[in-house]
Amino acid sequence: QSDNEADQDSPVSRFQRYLRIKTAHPDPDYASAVAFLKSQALEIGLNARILEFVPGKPLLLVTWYGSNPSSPSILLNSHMDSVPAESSKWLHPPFSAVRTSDGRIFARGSQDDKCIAIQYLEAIRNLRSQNFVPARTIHISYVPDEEIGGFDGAAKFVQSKEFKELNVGFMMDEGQASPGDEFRVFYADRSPWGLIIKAKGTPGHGSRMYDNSAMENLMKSIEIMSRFRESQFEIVKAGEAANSEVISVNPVFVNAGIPSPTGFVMNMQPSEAEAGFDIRIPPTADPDAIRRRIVEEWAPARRNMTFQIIEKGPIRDYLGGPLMTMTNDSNPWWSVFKTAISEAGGKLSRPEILATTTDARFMRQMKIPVLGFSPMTNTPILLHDHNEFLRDSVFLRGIKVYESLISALSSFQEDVSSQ
Ligand SMILES: CSCC[C@H](NC=O)C(=O)O
Ligand SMILES: [Zn+2]
Ligand SMILES: [Zn+2]
Repeated sequence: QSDNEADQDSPVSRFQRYLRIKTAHPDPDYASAVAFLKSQALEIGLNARILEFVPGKPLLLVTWYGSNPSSPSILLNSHMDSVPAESSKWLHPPFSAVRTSDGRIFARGSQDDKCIAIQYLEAIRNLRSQNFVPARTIHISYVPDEEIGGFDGAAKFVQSKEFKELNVGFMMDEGQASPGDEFRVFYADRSPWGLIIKAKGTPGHGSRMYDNSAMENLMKSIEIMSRFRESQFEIVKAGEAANSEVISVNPVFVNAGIPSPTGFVMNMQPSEAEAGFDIRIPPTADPDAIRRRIVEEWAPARRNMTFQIIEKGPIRDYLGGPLMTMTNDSNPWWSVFKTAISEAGGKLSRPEILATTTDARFMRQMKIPVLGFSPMTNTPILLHDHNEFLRDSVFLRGIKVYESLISALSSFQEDVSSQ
């Protein structure tokens, strides 16, 4: 049951092999990841090709052709990259993929999101060995750079002619672990903005009291933004909304002062100061209202402030609608998804907005319905955390869930091309 069978060829050992590839930023080993996944795909009998929109950032596209190749296809997405890990703070080295005697597999990426990468392949391996024949074509995309925004990965992919040719009707992407025994599913992400506010002001001796110093101007903004943050957080604390349903505004850097060889000059008030914020906007919020708030309250010119919004991807679809996938009868894929989960013996909790951001936003921008889903129940949420792990039993059950999903989605006959 434990780790000494690591050399055996099994779904878990293949998962471990993938986990051992060092795909953490800032230097993810995409070449090894692509080589491994491609060899798996070929061994199963699938098609595999490598696309490279940006040199050094390959994307692997795996295809299982359906008997009905003109129907819109199913796309299963997984990013190959991982966030870094502080080795010294882990119980087991983050790229060892050690399996403990209780079945926990420790690795950076075990939840985010190398599990689904292998589960897609293992589910297809099993369906093929049962002689299942899909009607719709199924693609798996293994993309680079999700953790740093996806701009050289999924963003370029959706704009490509290769993507158009896939004729994707429905897509699945990563979700998040569920501590309880219901599976979680996500119909939207929050859209990320980076906001940098800059204050200018009157410089002067550190002992002087006067109005309109750069630090004073910046600190006023920070106070006002903290109050806004508090107001959003109170809604969450009162239980009126989930974390992912409000606008988060979190300070991530401040930069001011006049450097000296020993630190900062202490008796000079600087003429410039700036701060950076991570802002996440749920699809229900109005980005123009936030923009107005920034102009009028957070970085007003009257307080000698300027600002820069770094928009990290789309915030509306190409028709101007919110980036979300319907989870009601208007979306026929939703009922196929729901049924397939229950046929696999799973319970589903109420669809949620994801608090973080994934590549799904680029496909939702093209109006492709996307559900975020990672089949991990009874699992603590450890993405980006120390000691990220997944239980072998949870991993293996996930393969069964994808068998149910892939067979249902690929067999779904209704013509949805007019939707
Ligand atoms: C600028 S998009 C960044 C994407 C990243 N995704 C996962 O953590 C995130 O910060 O949510
Ligand atoms: Zn992820
Ligand atoms: Zn992540």
